[in-house]
Amino acid sequence: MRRSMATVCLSGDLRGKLEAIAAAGFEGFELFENDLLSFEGSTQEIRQMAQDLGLTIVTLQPFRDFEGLPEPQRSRAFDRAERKMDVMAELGTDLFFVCANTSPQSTGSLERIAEDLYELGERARQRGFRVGYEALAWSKHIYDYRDAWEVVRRANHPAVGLILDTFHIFSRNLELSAIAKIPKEKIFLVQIADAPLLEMGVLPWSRHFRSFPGQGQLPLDRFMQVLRETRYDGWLSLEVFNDQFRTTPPKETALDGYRSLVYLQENPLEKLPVQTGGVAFVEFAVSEEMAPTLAQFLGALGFQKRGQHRSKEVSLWQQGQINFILNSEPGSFAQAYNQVHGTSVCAVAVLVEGVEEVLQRAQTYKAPIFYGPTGPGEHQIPALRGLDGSLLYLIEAQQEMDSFWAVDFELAAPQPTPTALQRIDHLAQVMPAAQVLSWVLFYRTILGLQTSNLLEIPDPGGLIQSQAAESPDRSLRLVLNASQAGGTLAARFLNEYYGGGVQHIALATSDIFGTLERLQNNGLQLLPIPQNYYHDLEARYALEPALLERMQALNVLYDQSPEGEFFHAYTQTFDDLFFIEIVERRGAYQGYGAVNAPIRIAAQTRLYKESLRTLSTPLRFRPD
Ligand SMILES: O=C(O)c1ccc(O)c(O)c1
Ligand SMILES: [Mg+2]
Repeated sequence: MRRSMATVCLSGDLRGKLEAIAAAGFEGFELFENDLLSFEGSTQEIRQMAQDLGLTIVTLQPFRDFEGLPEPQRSRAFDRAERKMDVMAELGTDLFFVCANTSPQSTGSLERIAEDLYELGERARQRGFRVGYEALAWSKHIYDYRDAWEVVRRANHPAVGLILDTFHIFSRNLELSAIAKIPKEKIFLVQIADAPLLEMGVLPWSRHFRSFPGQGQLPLDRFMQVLRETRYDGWLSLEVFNDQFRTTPPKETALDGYRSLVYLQENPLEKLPVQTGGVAFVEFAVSEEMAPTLAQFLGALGFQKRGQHRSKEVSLWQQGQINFILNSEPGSFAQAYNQVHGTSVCAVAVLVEGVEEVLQRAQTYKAPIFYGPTGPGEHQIPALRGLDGSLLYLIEAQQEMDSFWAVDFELAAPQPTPTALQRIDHLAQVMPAAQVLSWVLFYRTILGLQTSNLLEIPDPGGLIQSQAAESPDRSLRLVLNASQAGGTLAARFLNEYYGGGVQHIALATSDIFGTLERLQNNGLQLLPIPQNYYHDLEARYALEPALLERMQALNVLYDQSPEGEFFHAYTQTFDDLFFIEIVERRGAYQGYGAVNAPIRIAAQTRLYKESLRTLSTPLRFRPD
């Protein structure tokens, strides 16, 4: 099947769209009527542009409100069609795209509609064209592809065929099995769109929220399976109306579209999730001046310096299975990152089974791969470059970590202090709202992560959208946060950080109270939680008074699910850039305490405003 994209998917002007479509690797495009009408040049120029870019004009679309009309509208519709075919001839495209009538004046008589399509087909045939007929989910009568197929079947004309569009099929929850019985030469075009499951009218859902395959929740694999049964081998064309895509550069969106089609066409068996073993390490980009303060912060959190890099200004900090790297090496990627973002996470390393295969997947998906400079004998760790410019290192999962570190680091013997924090529970990433779908595709296609439903979290300055991306065994958990409002904590992070990145790291313990007591004695400052929160908890859950008291004393937040309980607390923000969460999961609780996010965000906002009022340094970590 050849890959195509409708120009409506992209932002910008027609030339920019076509260049982006060609650069991403598509062979054809659907020319959307608006892009033709708003183009300054002639149809001949469009034809030339397509030819120069090596693109086929799959169709000019859509032709609306054509079939089943009474006279005199019927004759006028045929006149309009003739003029449209003149334009098609100039463009050099041969598929006349009719979407089913939405006009209240149209009849639902299949016989009448079939007659109109027959006549149009005959006129098209005389010019060497074909007519494709698409059911729209909101058409007056023909909103089910099976009815559209019935009409095409009755028209019984070689130049009249069917157009299938996955959005219209799934948004109406239609049975797919009838597709398998349609002769492949009667399917003239297949349009592909995914979408999140939303409860709203099909028209606004389609016009604003469609997405590329892998970014939504429609069972497109099932569609592809029945489509394969027909042996259809024509165009597979992305047709996505999405508000976010209208704000992102067309080249990036087109590339995402290309990736999503490759993903869709991949054999489902090859889509088997990558086996991950969680986060191997998190690397901080820190300036030489800030490195001692960050080291103190980590010390207060119970981390020990385990190693010093043999050739670089890089140190290794450990606790339990958690590894943090502090990188202040001059001239390094980390330093460049630090200069833009301040003290920040510049890289995350994940353990995967089969690094080579993941790199191959990355290549298939045209994801940039990065190899940093290394000294003699040091590890060469391949990395993927994330959309925010940070790195995602890939490390083979079956790895003895101490010998792994010993290659690059001078290791000290671990000191026998009680371990407070055991492993990385999850990382929370903030990103511009327009980038969320891109990240979802990145994690789904390359790492095989699964994404959860979108949650909306109230922030004092607006709404934050939050979504989890997890490996099937949950060894790797990420939380993706975005804000469209300018005044939210997430938006402020984007501003101060100059872009997206890891905003917090959640570390797991099996004894949150003992741990927090110990860390507070180390000088760690926790995010203060208001008393009202605990009054409300008391009313909601029948918690032991002693437990509530302890939670309040240590600023611990709480959530409960049928599977278990979640206790969590936050450090104050480091340099106003990121913070650490300390979590204890009891039972099989799988969430992230999202109900408490508004409390946390309000507390952080309060502290931030206080620091502005008192003009105190924004540095929130001050060990005594
Ligand atoms: O939203 C629309 O009008 C529209 C137009 C053409 C299509 O192919 C389609 O699926 C929807
Ligand atoms: Mg369509």
